[in-house]
Amino acid sequence: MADSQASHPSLTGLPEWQTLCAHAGLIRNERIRDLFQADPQRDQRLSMETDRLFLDYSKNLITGDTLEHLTGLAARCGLGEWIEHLFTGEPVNSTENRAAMHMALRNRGNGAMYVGGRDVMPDVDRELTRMRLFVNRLHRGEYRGCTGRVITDVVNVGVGGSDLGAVMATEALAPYRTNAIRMHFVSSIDGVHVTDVLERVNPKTTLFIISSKSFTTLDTMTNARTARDWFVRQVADTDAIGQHFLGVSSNDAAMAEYGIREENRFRIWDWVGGRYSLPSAVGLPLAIAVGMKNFEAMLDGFHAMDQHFRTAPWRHNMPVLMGLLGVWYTNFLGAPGHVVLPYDHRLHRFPAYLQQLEMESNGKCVTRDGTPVDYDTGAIVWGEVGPNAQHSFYQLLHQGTRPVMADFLAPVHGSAEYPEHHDLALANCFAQTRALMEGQTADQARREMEAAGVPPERIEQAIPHKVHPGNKPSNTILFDRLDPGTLGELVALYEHKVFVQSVIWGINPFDQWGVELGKKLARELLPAITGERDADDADPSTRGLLAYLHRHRS
Ligand SMILES: O=P(O)(O)OC[C@H]1O[C@](O)(CO)[C@@H](O)[C@@H]1O
Repeated sequence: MADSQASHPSLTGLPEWQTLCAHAGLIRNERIRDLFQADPQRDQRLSMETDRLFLDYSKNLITGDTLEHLTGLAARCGLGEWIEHLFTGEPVNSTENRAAMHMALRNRGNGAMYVGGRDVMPDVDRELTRMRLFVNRLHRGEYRGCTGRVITDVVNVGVGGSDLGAVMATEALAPYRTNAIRMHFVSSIDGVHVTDVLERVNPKTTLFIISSKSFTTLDTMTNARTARDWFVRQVADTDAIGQHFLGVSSNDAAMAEYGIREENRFRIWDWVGGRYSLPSAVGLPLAIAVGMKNFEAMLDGFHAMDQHFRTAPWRHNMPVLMGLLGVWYTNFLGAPGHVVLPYDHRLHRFPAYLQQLEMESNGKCVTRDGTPVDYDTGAIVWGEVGPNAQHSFYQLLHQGTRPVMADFLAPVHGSAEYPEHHDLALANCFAQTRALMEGQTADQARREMEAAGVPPERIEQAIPHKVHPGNKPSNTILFDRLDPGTLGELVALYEHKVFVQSVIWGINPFDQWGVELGKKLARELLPAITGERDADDADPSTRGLLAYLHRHRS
């Protein structure tokens, strides 16, 4: 693997890159609408299905040539070899000399998966069995609080990858809840988040899961200490900590030191990246909410997408296609933003989840060997539940000056209670992708206003404001329903899409050094915030902020 690492080509100098630049120059002048007219089969040629997902990517500014050039670039960047490095447990996380073997967590095929020459499946299966035993005992009411009362609430304390996936999936799979245990999540260090949650729970019937791969993250450790102190104050019994606190971490010693007893310590491993850890014991809150059967159904979905990614030809490989489309817009059509728009409120935390997955992975400015890149990398990802976003930022998507790539997601079967609502949501979803692509000409706007009886002088005034340029790209991802297997496939789709892009850009998607500097400066600044020392060495703006703070505190 060292060879292919060293040999990442200088991207912008590659003939494949140059071809794409020239091709982009031509295609910029095309209209997606016209491409449909020229090819009546376009929607069929540019759509595909996996076990549970349907992707329509025909509303992109691409032709068959674009895909050929993009796959040519992927081949030149060694995508095939890198996929094998990933799946065979090579240390693809080069700066930390670690594998990124999240696929082992959902390896439902029962085959061996190796990291550093060692089969990790026995470890994975052991933790899964421990989770199953624990969750089942809890659901049967056999695992109880220190006073013998059944558990009514679970509070997950974690942040980033130890929070976002569990929250997102617990919300997404709400209809699959198998029990009445209430779930709560504390992530933000600010003190108000933990306060708001502790106010809602009874310590004698609450379990706390302290979830942190490192078990050193300041945010999580601060909230965990506060939760433990609050708990001890409330129940007046330090021995009860062992009964009410669970841990998920790769740092066993730190869990023990915190007071978590052996049987309540769930393990992950250094080869599980935080933002790839939902299918591990980090998903314990989800498993408690929906039961192990549903949790494992989600793992099945993950596994199906892993298999698809590893084996499907690239022109029929969903993560490869989506990854390459992202590269096309980022590097050749100058679209820095990528918006994610689910038309199902239960996916409302999915954009936040993807923000970490995509931006913490591919927000990098040097290649694996440390060379500064001379091209753009990770997209700026954001999103919101589609129907709500229509009433906030869609204006910019339709008439803003900068192109944005959009992913629309929707289940065929949404709300069981109010299917007519879901029909409206779907009508909006499909209409938005049409509106983005087709736009509205001055003539169309004029005709519409004439038909509505608008006075001619007002029509002329209004026309420039009513023109929609159109030609805005989108993917639409449909699925039968938002069930556990589908969610697993969806998450794995984006994980592998991110990996594909990292290979093209030649960057390591599995580290996150960019988050460290801010943490270090926060540690250094704390005494200046608390007033224990001045911050004479800080920049003038920071000194000004501190001065304001202290003026208003005194
Ligand atoms: O699980 P941990 O070790 O507490 O880390 C939480 C999160 O913090 C980060 O390291 C970023 O600060 C993420 O990568 C990670 O998911």
